[in-house]
Amino acid sequence: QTGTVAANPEQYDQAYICPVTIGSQTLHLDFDTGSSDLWVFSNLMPSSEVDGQTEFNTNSAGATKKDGYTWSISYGDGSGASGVVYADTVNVGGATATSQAVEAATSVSSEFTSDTGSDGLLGLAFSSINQVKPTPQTTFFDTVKSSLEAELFTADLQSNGPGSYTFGYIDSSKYTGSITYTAVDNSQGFWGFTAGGYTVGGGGSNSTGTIGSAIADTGTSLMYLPTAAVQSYYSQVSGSSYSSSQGGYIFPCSASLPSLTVSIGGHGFVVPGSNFNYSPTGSGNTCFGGLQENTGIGFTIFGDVFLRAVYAIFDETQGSPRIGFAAQ
Ligand SMILES: N#Cc1c(N)n[nH]c1N1CCCC1
Repeated sequence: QTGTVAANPEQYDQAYICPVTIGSQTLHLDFDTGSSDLWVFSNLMPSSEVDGQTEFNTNSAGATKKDGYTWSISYGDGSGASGVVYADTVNVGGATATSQAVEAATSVSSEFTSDTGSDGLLGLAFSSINQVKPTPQTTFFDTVKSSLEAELFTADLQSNGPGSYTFGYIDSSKYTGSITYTAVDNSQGFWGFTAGGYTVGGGGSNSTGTIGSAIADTGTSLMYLPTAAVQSYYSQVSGSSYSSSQGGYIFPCSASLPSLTVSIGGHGFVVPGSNFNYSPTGSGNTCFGGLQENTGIGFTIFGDVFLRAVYAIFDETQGSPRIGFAAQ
């Protein structure tokens, strides 16, 4: 089988939300290659924590409670959720898991309550970091992958308009040139890979170092690189500065932003300058940068700012996982 689903950006491309059918309900979930739990708003939650989101009905005929199973997850941004576990049919654009662990929230943090466009998350990292106790559950991809035409999924994220995820096949209309594959280190449960040198702007190679280990994370809005690369980038953005009050680099919204070329698997991938204007700060006609330092996170994250510039293939067809990137 295969699946194809639209990936709809929230405001400022903050996250990408996809329709998922669970039993007879359709919920809109944040597809996240940086985490491994499929969790949903549910009828078990206090109404004070729900602001218009669709609630998974745990009393529906097709939902089977997994007695004694619970989950609790917290994300790097301080948000979190917890609850109990059901099994139900989950259909993503035609790819169907007949018995998928659906983690029904009994409580969510305020960040999720106020994210009115999202009814929950669909994790696409590795099942080794699923947070269900006493037994971790498989991700949707792990549940269905043996039934897919090919054991892979792809992400085509767009700015300000629908992109798509596919399951089981590569859509050759989504990219130009060839796909460059590189090995994945999933020892931390993420789609980890090694990135090489970088060049700021179209000029000569002013890559002053290599980026090193990184993860591909659709659930992170921005791109977080080592300090040296970030300082090198903003040294070429006139009027830019680090704002402790905003918590990152900002610049005049009128600034001209250079591109950033990153070498992966020996191929240079160009992120256009426009990708690095994330959002207005709300003060002084300054804008918040889509590229920020990875200090404090502990690893380098190629989030949506980077992923919008490529077609990404999350591939387990070779036995060992690999990730592919192509220009789009
Ligand atoms: N922080 C964080 C984070 C991440 N690195 N990947 N996905 C994340 N979230 C998904 C929903 C909230 C945060």
